[in-house]
Order: sequence, then C-alpha cells, then structure tokens
Amino acid sequence: MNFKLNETQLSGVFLIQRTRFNDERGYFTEFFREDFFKSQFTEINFVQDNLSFSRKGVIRGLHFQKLPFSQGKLVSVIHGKILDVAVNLKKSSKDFGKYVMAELSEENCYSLYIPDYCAHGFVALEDSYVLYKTTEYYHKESERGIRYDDPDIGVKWNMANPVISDKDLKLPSFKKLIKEGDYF
Ligand SMILES: Cc1cn([C@H]2C[C@H](O)[C@@H](COP(=O)(O)OP(=O)(O)O[C@H]3O[C@H](C)C(=O)[C@H](O)[C@H]3O)O2)c(=O)[nH]c1=O
Repeated sequence: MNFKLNETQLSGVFLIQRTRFNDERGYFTEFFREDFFKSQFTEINFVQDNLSFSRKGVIRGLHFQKLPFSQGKLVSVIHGKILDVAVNLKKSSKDFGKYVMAELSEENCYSLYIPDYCAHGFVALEDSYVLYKTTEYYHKESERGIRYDDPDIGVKWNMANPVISDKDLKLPSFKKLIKEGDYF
C-alpha cells in the first residue's frame, strides 16, 4: 500500500505519508484510495474535491461547517508548502480547543486527515496549490469560524504580515463561538 498513517498529538487527526515514485521523467504519487481509507476509517465518504491557490503569506481559516453539514477533510499540497492547522472543537474531548500543525508540501508528500469536528486553516509558506477532499458538500449557511489569531487557541503561524480576507478578519473569537454554542 502506498500510504502510511501516523497519529498526531490531536486525537482523530492523522498525518498520511504518500509514497512518491521518482524517475528520470519526474514522479508519480497516489493521492487517495478508497480501500485504504475504508480500512482505516469506517464512516469516511468523500463527496467533494476543492482546489485553492494561495500566494506566499496567505492565511485561510480557521473554518468549519456546523452539523449536519460538518466536513471531514483530506488536505494535500499539489505544489508549494503550507502549515496546515486543525483545531479540536469537540466539547467532550480532552483536546477541546487544542490545535495541531503539520507541514504539507509537494516535496514531503504528506496529507492531513482532519475529522469533521475540527476547524481547519493554513498558512502558505510558498505560493501553494492545496487540494482537499471533503466528506460533506459546501453549505454556505452552515459556515462558521474562529479568528486565526485567537489568543485562547494560540496558533503560531510564524508569518509576519499575513494576507487575510476581510471575511476571515471578521470571524469571532473562540470564547464568542463557545457562547454561541457553535462547537461539537
Ligand atoms: C469553501 C467553498 C467556497 N466556495 C466559494 C465561496 C466564495 O465565493 C469563494 C471563496 O470561498 P472562501 O473565501 O470561503 O474560501 P476559503 O477561505 O479558502 O475557505 C475554505 O478555507 C478553509 C481552509 C477550509 O477548510 C474550507 O474548505 C473553506 O472554508 O468560493 C464554494 O463555492 N464552494 C466551497 O466549497
């Protein structure tokens, strides 16, 4: 099998190492195999693929969709390098409010599986094309998020003067999100 699953310090979030076959022409790598995922995760069914391009310095996130439209995500980098972040929003979890960060790049062939009870975001360390599969369709009305620089979550983005959308700059704090009951 061309995939190796590694646990992270956040329960339910997994780093997947993809095999890359290099030769004089370039390289080949499998991005996704249903049999591998079904063998590791029982209820996983991806329904949508997304591609976003981010210039160096862009931060997108921290986003999630509320139940019943919550989305598990399999995040990969086709070209470039990102620091990918998942934040546990499951109230009953020992990891509630904690985050994990993983470097995903074309070079390291890592993908990150993020369960649907996590918020997701990333910073582009280089111009990057990010391809990710989701286990639920986009549902605009269910979109929620937390400010990228929330002090209670404390993500260390290591990016001076990041480029962030107006929409993301208006996202609530983690404390406000909890008050509104927007957690799992
Ligand atoms: C996510 C999404 C967006 N759109 C439309 C809505 C906007 O007109 C435009 C840009 O959307 P947005 O600014 O929300 O894109 P991102 O900031 O990259 O949002 C994503 O970034 C973080 C990191 C995520 O994990 C989520 O998938 C998602 O929230 O694409 C769609 O038509 N379908 C979609 O699935």
